[in-house]
Amino acid sequence: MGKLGVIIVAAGKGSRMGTAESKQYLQLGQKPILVHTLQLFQNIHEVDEIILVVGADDVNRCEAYVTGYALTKVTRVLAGGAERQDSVRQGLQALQEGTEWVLVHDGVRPFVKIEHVFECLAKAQEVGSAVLAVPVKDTIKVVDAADKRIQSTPDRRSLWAIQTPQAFRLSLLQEAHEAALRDQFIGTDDASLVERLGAAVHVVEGDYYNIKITTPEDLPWADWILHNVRGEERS
Ligand SMILES: Nc1ccn([C@@H]2O[C@H](COP(=O)(O)OP(=O)(O)OP(=O)(O)O)[C@@H](O)[C@H]2O)c(=O)n1
Ligand SMILES: C[C@](O)(CO)[C@H](O)COP(=O)(O)O
Repeated sequence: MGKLGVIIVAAGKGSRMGTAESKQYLQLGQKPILVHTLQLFQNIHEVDEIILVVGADDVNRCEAYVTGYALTKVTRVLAGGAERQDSVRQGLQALQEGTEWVLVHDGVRPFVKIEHVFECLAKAQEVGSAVLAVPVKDTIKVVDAADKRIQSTPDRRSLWAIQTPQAFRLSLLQEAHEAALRDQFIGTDDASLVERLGAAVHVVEGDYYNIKITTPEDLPWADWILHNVRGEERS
């Protein structure tokens, strides 16, 4: 099997969190959220390389994390772009020669279960692309943006909340990003770029602990998961 690269995207501003410090740098237990995520993939033997994509002003700080936490698999710390998609594209361009498979993961998802990472990668190696996801628990409705009138109620049985990592054959994801750039298409995840090529993307069921830390309400939940599910000592 060709090399496995991981792109960790952490170049966002965290505006929904509303903190002066971008959310990926907020302390979770003894260290920043982003460091938890980086260490998770550092400790996966099969990972050959990690590309870290951060805000331009945070490159030096994150290079210090790489040294300080001995994140030896992080080969590049790059400045991201205006959109998440731009940041991923920066990461794709940095992957080493011989990389065949790539995982794209949000830097603010520190709790993904290792087994689920492997299951997602295995599915991608079977069908080309795969993403972690969980069945939605709420009823989801399509609502008119102007008057908030409900337009439709999709069958919940077909709805999944999509997570990361998202796993792809590198050549396919590169093709998808090139097409999106050419067409000026912006998607909220990488799978949507691959889907628009007409390529198959499959979900792999993860768990509800793989939260994307986004708003202030997520912080106590993250602290609880850290200390009651992922087993790290309380700070
Ligand atoms: N231009 C961007 C935007 C987002 N991200 C990263 O993509 C992940 C998921 O994005 P999100 O949770 O939306 O983070 P932010 O964009 O920072 O949050 P907000 O939308 O509240 O500003 C995060 O790790 C974020 O840092 C990125 O690398 N580059
Ligand atoms: C990629 C993602 O985490 C899948 O749910 C999500 O689309 C990221 O969205 P965000 O607005 O960039 O957080």
